[in-house]
Amino acid sequence: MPRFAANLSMMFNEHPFLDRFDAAAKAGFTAVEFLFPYEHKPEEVAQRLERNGLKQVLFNLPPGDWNAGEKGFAARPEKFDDLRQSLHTALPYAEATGVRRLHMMAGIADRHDPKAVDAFKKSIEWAADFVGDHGIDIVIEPINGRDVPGYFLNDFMFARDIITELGIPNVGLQFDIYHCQILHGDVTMRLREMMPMIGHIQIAGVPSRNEPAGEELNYPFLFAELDRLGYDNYVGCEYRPAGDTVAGLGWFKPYAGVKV
Ligand SMILES: O=C(O)C(=O)[C@@H](O)CO
Ligand SMILES: [Mg+2]
Repeated sequence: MPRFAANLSMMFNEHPFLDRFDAAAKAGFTAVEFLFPYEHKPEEVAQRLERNGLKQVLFNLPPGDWNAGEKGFAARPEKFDDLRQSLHTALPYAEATGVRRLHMMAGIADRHDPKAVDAFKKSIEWAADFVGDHGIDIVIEPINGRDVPGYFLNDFMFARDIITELGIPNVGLQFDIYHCQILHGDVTMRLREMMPMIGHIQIAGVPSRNEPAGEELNYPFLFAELDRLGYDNYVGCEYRPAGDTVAGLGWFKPYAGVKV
């Protein structure tokens, strides 16, 4: 049975960020993920995890000026110093929370520009080497162009090929089923093919990005497929609740309280 991590950037927005940990645990989650913890001290985040018995399964490296449209640096050759700095900023949070996976965003760049491709590979190599001694993996995530126009990594097969080419043990694919369905469809076959390189999975309803229930995708089938494929990490609930977070957790009831 899959284990689910609440995404605290999207869920439990009824509460201030640090109080979302308490709300997630109360609702039956045993793990959390979020985009960015950087407005809070590492020890504050760690304390919320500890007092709720929660596991931190993922967060993102600092992406630059998010509100100005920056979405990471990895494929931007002129931003390599920022990329390195983002790893130095994230590391104390990784150490405090015990997280084992960091999402490195590629940024806004042209996937067909060889300079961007080279920069992306160089960033992956540098980041994986930097966190490798700490037992941490780097994951990269294809994102659909409707949500993030111009995003460099907008193709699952391209991501697969880069991961294969580099062959770095602590680099994996962040397989967000929501993005896969929008970009390509054929989700089950792509999960089957890419499972050996998948480091993290996320879910949301398509097309709404609300609860993973009742729209274009048959999530109960996909959850059973993850079991058949032996996926044994957490599944991140990266969706925007349509209304009150807890009121929308009907889909989660059979899975509440399950730990890895
Ligand atoms: O948008 C997504 O999907 C994510 O997983 C984020 O980490 C990046 O915006
Ligand atoms: Mg995602």
